[in-house]
Amino acid sequence: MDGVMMEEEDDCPDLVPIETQSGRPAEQIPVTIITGYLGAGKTTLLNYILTEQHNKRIAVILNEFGEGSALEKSLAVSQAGELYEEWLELRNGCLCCSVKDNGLKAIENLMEKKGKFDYILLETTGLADPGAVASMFWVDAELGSDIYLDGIVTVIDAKYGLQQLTEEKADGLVNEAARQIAVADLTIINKTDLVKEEELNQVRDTVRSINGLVKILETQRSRVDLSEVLDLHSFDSKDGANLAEKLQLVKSARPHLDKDLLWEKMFCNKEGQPMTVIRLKGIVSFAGKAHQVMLQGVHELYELNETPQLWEENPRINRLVFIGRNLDKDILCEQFTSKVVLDTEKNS
Ligand SMILES: Nc1nc2c(ncn2[C@@H]2O[C@H](COP(=O)(O)OP(=O)(O)OP(=O)(O)O)[C@@H](O)[C@H]2O)c(=O)[nH]1
Ligand SMILES: [Zn+2]
Repeated sequence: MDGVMMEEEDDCPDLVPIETQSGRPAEQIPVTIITGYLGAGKTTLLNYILTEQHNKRIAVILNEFGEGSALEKSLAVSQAGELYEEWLELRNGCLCCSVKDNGLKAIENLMEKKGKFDYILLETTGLADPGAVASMFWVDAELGSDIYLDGIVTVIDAKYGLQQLTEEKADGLVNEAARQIAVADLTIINKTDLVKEEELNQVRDTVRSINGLVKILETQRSRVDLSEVLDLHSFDSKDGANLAEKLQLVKSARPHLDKDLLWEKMFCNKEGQPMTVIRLKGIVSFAGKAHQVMLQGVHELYELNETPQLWEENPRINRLVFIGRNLDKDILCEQFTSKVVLDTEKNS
């Protein structure tokens, strides 16, 4: 699924170059994407930022599916005094295209109407894939833009976050909550007032296991030190090249079959339907290990256990049995083999 999406994004037409005299924008405006699952505290964070002393002219963009929560949203944000909002509506169809087109246009429109801003905050919907939203700032260098992506901030609910992160989605759907953590530069674990230390530790550990690089803050009412959220320069080169690298990194930081297959359900059969593994068993060989290793999987969970059985003279053949929906043996075989080679190279 990931791969397919990325390709489609490259094909998106109609990006409008922003006119500049020098060909290079004089001053670029940072955009911070604020994402996080439904009700995590994104709007609370927005309001907090807007009401804190920041000496910036901040524009707020809300990325909405146009499902009628508009009133609620504008009420939620309008306490913040001077406010510029522009709606980013995503209609059905190609999500990435509409984000890319509407997104940049929305920002251009906004600046035409209201003049320049110093900073833009973009709140995505709770179900958004921030990678797709972020990619709208991933414009070709020569296209130029006076906007650059400063960072992706993911707010997670300390009480419900764990459940959201581990929730199994209906056939073929990606767990959005986990994806939001995977692409984050900063994760804010919010609503710490609602949990005990132990629960909080679990959430923190889970976040860390999904994204080993992300900075983690813990808050109540999304109260953060603004210097920890704004001007992160997460993609330092302003031409977007580093964003491209990062999005790649997010993909390759989980090169394991386990997540792509069991968790992200990224693999599709020849008809394009996502594969779902319900049960998985097998005997696998690990380079340098004398013993056979048994693989056991149930839905998204799996374990690898060394058996007492030695390979000895037996040919080291990996045998895997998959039970599930839309499984395609050839594609699984190919994926498995490619990952195995990769890992062997890495280990040697
Ligand atoms: N107990 C508690 N409640 C909080 C905290 N932060 C936010 N809330 C409440 O959580 C609810 C949702 O907060 P929002 O900021 O609207 O969440 P959101 O992520 O913008 O929600 P959506 O845009 O609908 O996805 C509100 O009722 C907030 O008042 C906190 O730290 N503790
Ligand atoms: Zn909100």
